[in-house]
Order: sequence, then C-alpha cells, then structure tokens
Amino acid sequence: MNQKESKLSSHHKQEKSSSKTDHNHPATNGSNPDHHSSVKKAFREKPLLQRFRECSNKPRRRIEKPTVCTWNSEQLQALIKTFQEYEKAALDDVEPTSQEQDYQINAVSIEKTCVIYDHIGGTYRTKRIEIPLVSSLSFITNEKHHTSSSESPSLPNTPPALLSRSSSTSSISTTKSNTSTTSSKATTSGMKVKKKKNPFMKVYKKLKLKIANPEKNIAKPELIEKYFPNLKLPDDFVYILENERSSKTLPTAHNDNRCNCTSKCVKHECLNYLSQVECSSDCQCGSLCDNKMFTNMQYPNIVCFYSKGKGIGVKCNQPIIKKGEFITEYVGEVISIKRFEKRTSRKYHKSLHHYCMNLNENEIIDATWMGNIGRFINHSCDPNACTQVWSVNGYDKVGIFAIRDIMFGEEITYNYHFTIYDEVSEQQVCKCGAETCTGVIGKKPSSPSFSGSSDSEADTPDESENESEGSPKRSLAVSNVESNNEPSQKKQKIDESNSEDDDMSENDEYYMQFIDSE
Ligand SMILES: C[S@@+](CC[C@H](N)C(=O)[O-])C[C@H]1O[C@@H](n2cnc3c(N)ncnc32)[C@H](O)[C@@H]1O
Repeated sequence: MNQKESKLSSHHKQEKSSSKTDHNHPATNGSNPDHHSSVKKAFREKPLLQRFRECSNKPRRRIEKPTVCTWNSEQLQALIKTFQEYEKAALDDVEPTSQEQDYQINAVSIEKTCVIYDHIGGTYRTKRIEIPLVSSLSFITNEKHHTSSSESPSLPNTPPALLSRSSSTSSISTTKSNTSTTSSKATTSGMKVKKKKNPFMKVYKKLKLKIANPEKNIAKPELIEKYFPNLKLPDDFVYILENERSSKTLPTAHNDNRCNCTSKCVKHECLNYLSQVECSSDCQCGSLCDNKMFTNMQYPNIVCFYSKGKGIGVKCNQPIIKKGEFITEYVGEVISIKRFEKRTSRKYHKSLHHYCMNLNENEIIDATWMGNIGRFINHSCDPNACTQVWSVNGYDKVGIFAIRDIMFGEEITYNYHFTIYDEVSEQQVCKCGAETCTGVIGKKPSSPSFSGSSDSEADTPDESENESEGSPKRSLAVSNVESNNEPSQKKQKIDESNSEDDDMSENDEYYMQFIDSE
C-alpha cells in the first residue's frame, strides 16, 4: 500500500472509530441537544489556536470533484493500457492466491461517451472518452494477476462499461451524454472477469438502429467466441444471424415452391434444391426435409483466423467439407442499389476492405457494419468455394458452397469477381498466392457508373501488380455472384409506396457519424 493510500485508510479507520464512538456513547449521543450546545460552547471558549489545531487534526473525507478529460478514440488504446497498468499496481496490494485467470476489459459507448472513473489513493480521476458510436473495446490479457478471495463477483445489472479487475480502490462508471460533452452523470459499475453480456444488444436498443429484432438477430457472445477463437471481432461490426432489410423489397410468393418429394427431401434430388430454392416451412416432408440449410443455419465447423496480407479469413475446422456442401450464408444489410451508390460515394472511399455483394438487380448485401462469418471469407483466383443466389421464403439470399473437398485448416475462398464501380478507385492487389493469380481482385467496368451487372470473366492483371506492400490500395468494389448461378428466382418487387431510398436511413446517419468521427 503506498503512502497516500495508507494515510487515507488510517484516516478512514479513525473516522470510522470516532463515528462509532459518537453513536454508541450515551454522552455523545447526537440526538441530545443539551450535549450539543455544551460541546459547542466549550469549543468556542477555547483559544483560537487550539480550536484551529483541533479542527485540522479532525479526519476529513476528501471530496474532490472529478476532473473531466476528453479522450479521442485514438487515445483509447493508451488509456486502456494505462488502466491495465494501474490495475496491476493496485492488485499487488491484494493478498495473492494461486489462481491465474484471464481478464477482460470491455468498454462500450452507449451514447458516444464513456467515462472512466477511478479512485486511486484518495484522489478521484475521471476520464471521458469519446468513442465512435456502437463501438466496443475488448482486451484480453493473459498476464498472471493476483486475485483476492474478497474480490467481488460480477455486478449483474451494470450497463456496458469498461470493466476491469478492481478492488475497493477503483471504480468505473459509464455516463450518458446527450449532445453535450461536458455534462455527465456517472453511474456505478464494477469489475468483472470475462463478462458474457452481449454489449451490442444494449447499444442497438439505445440507438434505435434498424435491426428489426436485435434479441433474435444479434449473435450471442458464445457464437462469436466459437467463430473467433483467437481473434477479436472488429469494434465497428455487429455479428448478425440473418439479413437485415433496409430496402423495402417484398418477398416473392413462395407457396408454389412445393417440391415433389414424398417422404423426405434429399439434396440433389429435391426439385427445389436443384433449382436453388429452399423448401419452406409447409414442405410436406416436415422435419425430414433436408433442404432448409439457410433457415437452419447448417454451417460446417469453420473459424476465423488471421490470413497473412488479407486481414481476417475463414478456414475449415473439421476434417473435411465435402464438395457441394453449403458452407455459410453471406449475411449483411440488404440495401437498394441507390442506397448502395450513396453509401459508397460518400462513405466507403477510405475503406481498406470491401464487403458489398451483388444480390440481384435491385439489391446489394452490405456487410460492412453488420454481417456474419461469410463476410470474412477472402478471395482467391483459384478458389475452393463459390457463391450462389438462392430463394429462401421468397427472398434472395447468397450462399457459399464448396466446389471441391476442403480439408482441415484450409482457407475457404471464393472468387469475388469484384466490380470496381468508379473511375478513380484502384484495383486491390490480390494476395491469394495461387499459381493462376491474376494479380488483382476484379477489374473496372467499362462504364464509370455502377451498373450492378456481374462480370464473370477472368480478372486481368495490370500495372497495379507492382504496387508495394506497404501502401495498400484503396478501391471501391462490389463482389458478384458467380454468373452461372445468376438468380433463378422471380424478380423481387420493390414496395414503391413505401420507398424511402432517397432519404438517409437511421443506419446511414449512424454510419456518417462513425466515418466523421474517425
Ligand atoms: C469481404 S472482405 C474479407 C474479409 C477481410 N479480409 C477482413 O479482414 O475483414 C474483402 C476484403 O478482404 C481483402 N481480401 C480478400 N481477399 C484478398 C486477397 N486475395 N488478397 C488481398 N486482399 C484480400 C480485401 O481488402 C477485400 O476488400
């Protein structure tokens, strides 16, 4: 315990013992008015110097107004580091046990601002952090820490907050801030080891963003842990299970999607399956229907990993994924072409990675901000998987299927058939490493404006091949589904009466803020 802390704790002890005496001793009973006035009188009669000494010796609680510091998002990492160091120092004072644990520190901003509020050696320090909306931080340290048997367990109803191992010497709070950055109201929070709450749920609820049913559609932390065993989910990304439709597309009628199977739908035999249509819930084969891969999310065991030079990738985590097997759906936000063009022209210029996938002639799947494991699958010029558009309950969906056997540990890839949709953007350098690598991902369309059409020809290398590794090229691109798997379904109707595509959606506003805050 440092000097300040020991001083403080002795003050507290004195204070505690004196207050105990005050309340228990009949002569000092605070409810006795005669006693009060006689004490006051005696005090007043003492010489000034003695009165002063008595007052200054009296233990006083230090109440310091928290000072508010503003932190931008870049300083956040440093802040967390400081905080971790502080935690380590504080923990040295705690009785050690043999326990070794991993500690997770989380910070989630609910409304732009998160306040870290800690208390060291009797001094309060409050730090306000400005984090982009719906941003979370999650740091897992594997360092050995001493743990105290008196360590408090998780605090159940705490708001998403920066969590740390704390003792009585530290506390952390989150704050709600509307538009003002100066007024803040701290609420108490506490430490927790490996908190299992899903932070995005609260964030999304608070911000009223367009996730129609967050309870149902936002993945549970367990699932995220499964897919990202040694990686952290990007801070600005929400893992969703099904497409979110911000475009007003109506489903096509699908009650005529009855297959001819009599007792059991078997893949490659079921007529629906062969025409890339998933059987609906009213399939006569009931629970024996084997053609509900999208709805039942029948994905093999796959995981994300760091794929050198390409960012995050996805690999096979089971002995084999058989040729033809469904791997995953490409899930994201389904938006109209118009909205896609707006977003790309205004927001995605700075993006290093691209997550837009052509769905049909009206719609794009944008997995930039929300999506599933499908959005992490990388491109290869010699891929082992492909994309197909299927009709699922009247809606188009993109599935990723194995085109050959994929063995354990092998990276799953498909050919993006990227279309670069403006004249200024550069093509991305391809680092797939295949013998047949064309050098770049996709090529520019002949027309400068985005047509949404698929370009399935082999990509051709150009002078960008010689681009140095250190300066990644930025491009604006959209992936295209394999041309031989063009949507087999009926055209989907846009609900004209309710189309708001010219307006900024709530999500768009959020994205703008996010980009602006970078
Ligand atoms: C759909 S994302 C794939 C996931 C991405 N790697 C990530 O970390 O989020 C597509 C982006 O990944 C990168 N990428 C995918 N395949 C690549 C490849 N073969 N070579 C270089 N970059 C690749 C590109 O930046 C591309 O725009």
